[in-house]
Amino acid sequence: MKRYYSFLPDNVKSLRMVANPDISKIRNIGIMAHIDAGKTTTTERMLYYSGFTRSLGDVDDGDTVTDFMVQERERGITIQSATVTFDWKTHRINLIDTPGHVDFTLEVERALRVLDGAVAVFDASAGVEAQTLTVWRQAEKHHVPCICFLNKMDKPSANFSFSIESIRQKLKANPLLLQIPVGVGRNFTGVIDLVSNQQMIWKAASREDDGRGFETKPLSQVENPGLVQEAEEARAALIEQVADLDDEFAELLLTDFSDDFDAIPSVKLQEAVRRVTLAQKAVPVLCGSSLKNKGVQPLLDAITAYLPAPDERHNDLVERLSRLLVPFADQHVEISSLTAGNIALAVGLKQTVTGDTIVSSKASAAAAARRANQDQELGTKASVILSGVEVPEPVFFCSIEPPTMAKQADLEHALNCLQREDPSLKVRVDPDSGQTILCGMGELHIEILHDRIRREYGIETHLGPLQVAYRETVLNQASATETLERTLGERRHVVTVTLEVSPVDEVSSGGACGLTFDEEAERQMSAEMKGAVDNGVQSSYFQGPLLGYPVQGVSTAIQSVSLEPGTSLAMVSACVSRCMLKAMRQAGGQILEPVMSLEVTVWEAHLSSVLGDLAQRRGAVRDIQSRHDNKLVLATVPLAEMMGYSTVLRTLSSGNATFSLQLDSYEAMNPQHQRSLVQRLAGLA
Ligand SMILES: Nc1nc2c(ncn2[C@@H]2O[C@H](COP(=O)(O)OP(=O)(O)OP(=O)(O)O)[C@@H](O)[C@H]2O)c(=O)[nH]1
Repeated sequence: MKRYYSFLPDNVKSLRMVANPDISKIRNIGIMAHIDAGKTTTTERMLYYSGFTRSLGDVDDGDTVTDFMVQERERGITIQSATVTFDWKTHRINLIDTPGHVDFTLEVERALRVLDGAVAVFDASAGVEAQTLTVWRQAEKHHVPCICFLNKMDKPSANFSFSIESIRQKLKANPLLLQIPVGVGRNFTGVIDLVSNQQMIWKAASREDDGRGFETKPLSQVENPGLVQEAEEARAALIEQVADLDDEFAELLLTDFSDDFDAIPSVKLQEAVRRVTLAQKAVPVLCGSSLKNKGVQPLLDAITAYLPAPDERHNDLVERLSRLLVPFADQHVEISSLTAGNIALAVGLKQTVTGDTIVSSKASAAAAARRANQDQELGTKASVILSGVEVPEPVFFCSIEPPTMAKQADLEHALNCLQREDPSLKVRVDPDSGQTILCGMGELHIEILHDRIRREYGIETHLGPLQVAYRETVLNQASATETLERTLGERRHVVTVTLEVSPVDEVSSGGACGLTFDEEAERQMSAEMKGAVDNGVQSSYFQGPLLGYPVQGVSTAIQSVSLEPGTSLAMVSACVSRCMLKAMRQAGGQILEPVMSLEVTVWEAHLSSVLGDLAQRRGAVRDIQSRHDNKLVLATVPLAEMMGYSTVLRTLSSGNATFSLQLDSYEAMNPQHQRSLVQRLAGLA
């Protein structure tokens, strides 16, 4: 058992420790509730535990921070929304205290528009009351994800299950119980957190105890067997409920943790709860007693864990241009406006990436699109969207690591900025290793990026070995059948899938993969079911069976999908993926490698050594042309053989050759090369 203090030293009270927190760490949160539910008291406790205030403000004494208007202090009610900013652990919370009285709903509506998330505070002895319903509907209208806090658990009339039921019945919301209370009324001492499987107890030593310190211990060490059983059942119900709402979580449970759902790591459960909260499929419910200083710190943790950051909510691309400049000779001249046909530089764009078209408003874009359509009908060609730059597929990739984990966020920021400038750079996270992967056009491209990260962002990164982005396909036709059977809670999931994979003609398909449903299957399946099947197929196209590279040139025909009622869609997707893997393995995997078209300009005297070298690189020379005193060699050569080519060519030609390289096609590797590649990547050679 450890005694845990979630409090910072006194001297940090007014210190904004982080001047400019990263947007992912910001929570713009409203607190909404019925009059007297305890909004102000809860806010005051949050400010106190975060270090913002040094003494506990008490609404009954009229000295709270947020109720600042005189009338509010006198009447003990909240009228104008007050905003306070404080830090909780690594997050910045901007808290907007909204009024609870029906007369002030306009104020609430105004506040809700700028909120990214909300905490609804309820009096646990009263459940959902009329006014909360109005505010709740307003929050729904503005798509604000919420957390519920059942306050006043210390009141003898507090009723946890009644309050939960009223959330379900009156708000028509789907409550997710993340905690169960330990004791009620006078005996309410703390909560069991079902996500982390820990008990938190506030042992008030005296009336003055401010609740900063509390004891945490794992559920396995809790001595009350009845409570332990209740918590275990509640956790199992939570896991099941989340699995029903989140396909990713369900898939994880059914595939990796099917023997013991309880073994699912807390972090996975927490991530899934976050996803369903953000998608507004459910609302996390916590409980406590603000007045008695119990349960407020876990509420703060929940705000940071489950409510969205500002950039997770507003998806419209609205950009502010700070300056417009005309490049004039070697100077930049600032201008206030620009007419059609001119070219200027814009300063201050934050989200726009190379290739985007910016419009003045959605309405003007829609109007322009309508006009363009009319023009097209009249036979004139017009388009509102300027064609973006054509981005070639990256052919190389390598892992990139910051010097320390503390620099990871800085590296992510640098990569985000670089990607906006350079659409040919792609950054992804390897799902297996969690490593950040840079995908680029060539060795030099990646080297330059590495150098820019060091010079412009001051981060010394480590690059893994440069690897070629291979693809996979199948050689033959094959069909397979797969059955998945799992029991999750009371529900039995059983699904059987039969499908067939076949290679498609590379030229006619352009390398794309296809999915069709046999007539019978097509007729029997709902749109949702087809979506789930499609998910399963696409995920196996994403990672091929041989080495996990993307699959191309494969078509899949779904022959039948049969399932027992109640089987989740995630289960269908998981079964289809397994069946795909089986079928593709039977069909025989083929690695496709990027083959580049190469042009080398070289002095005639060095031609033979260049050609000799190309032959060793599995190159195929297509033509040799004369250009004045030079020879131009046109060839195709597998990318894998081109590592370090610039250095070699310089040596071979005494610096008198230049070359250019671009992706020509993906071609099947011969069996011998494929075997050695598979062995090398599997670490066997
Ligand atoms: N027993 C108990 N009383 C509480 C608790 N939290 C708040 N109260 C009391 O409930 C009353 C209302 O609390 P406030 O915090 O002012 O409630 P509010 O929701 O901000 O109300 P308005 O400002 O009027 O909208 C006060 O008398 C508080 O002392 C609690 O956890 N337990």
